Amino acid sequence: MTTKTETTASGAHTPTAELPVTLHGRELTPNKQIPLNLDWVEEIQVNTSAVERRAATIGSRRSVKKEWQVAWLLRAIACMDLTTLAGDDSAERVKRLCAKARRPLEEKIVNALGIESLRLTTGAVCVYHTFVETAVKALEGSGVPVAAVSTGFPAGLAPLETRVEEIRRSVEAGASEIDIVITRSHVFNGEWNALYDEVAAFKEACGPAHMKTILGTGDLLTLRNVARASWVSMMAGSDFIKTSTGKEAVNATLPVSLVMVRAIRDYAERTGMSVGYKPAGGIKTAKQSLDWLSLMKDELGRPWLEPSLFRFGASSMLGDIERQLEHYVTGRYSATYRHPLA
Ligand SMILES: O=C[C@H](O)COP(=O)(O)O
Repeated sequence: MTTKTETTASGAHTPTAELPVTLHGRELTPNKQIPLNLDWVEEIQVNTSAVERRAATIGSRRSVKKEWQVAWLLRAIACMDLTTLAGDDSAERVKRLCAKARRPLEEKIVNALGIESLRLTTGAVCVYHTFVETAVKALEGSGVPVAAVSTGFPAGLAPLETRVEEIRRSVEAGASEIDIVITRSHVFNGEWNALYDEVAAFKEACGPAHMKTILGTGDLLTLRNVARASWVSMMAGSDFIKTSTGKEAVNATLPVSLVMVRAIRDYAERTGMSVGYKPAGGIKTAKQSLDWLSLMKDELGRPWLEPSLFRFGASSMLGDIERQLEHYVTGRYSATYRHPLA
């Protein structure tokens, strides 16, 4: 996964060479599996009230206005896994979503912003396994990858062989990104070896496809569990760690995100390897996207504002971003129904 554009303050994008991934000046390599280090897992502590206090300041620490805000919103689109994961999904809905992923903004907005040459697309389209082939066909030639939620999404409680087989089938059908779900009870029962083995088995089944590991953070009971599950998943070879399926009672939150991105930072410092981050579930507004982008910039730095290391999982946020960008270029807000996604 690479990005080839740079967003400037004016909202224009110019081609760039792929940026090296660095943290505190140290160049990082992409994550690969390492042996499970239980000492690293056991020693993790999280000060919940400190995390909550810090998370509460995220939206207010940085004021992103006017053309800067436009640039950040365009970046949010480029880093978005445009998602449909509903029980009533159909091939027609997936095709409409893919059309939106190819051209996320109305032509008049693109022209008014002067970003025609950018050829902006979303980061990926994310669908159930059943719709991978449909999405691959609909996105042909666009460069937009298809992500499949495999492994018995959202609960992940099917037999292991079934979940591994689902990954293989999704990759065969053309998915180049696989979003897996972990067995949450491995975390709250402290079964770190079992969690590591499960994630490692999924990674092997992914082959060349990038793997995003969904922790189901709303099910994990404590922030310490979130941090420990993040570390085990990274050691087992995850390319990304992701908060939620969108189906838990509590999905992506800023405190959980702070814990996960700090786990990514500490892991990078310890191993020299980079892991991506995907908050997902309940992120619906342009304002929320700015909070998360701000968090990534503050905690991990510029490389984590690229689709290669950062994605939003969102089914409806693009509509609100488009509405805000339309307001920027016309001075007027349009009705929400004018920005359908699929
Ligand atoms: O992974 C993506 C999520 O399922 C999307 O959640 P959402 O429908 O709340 O945006």
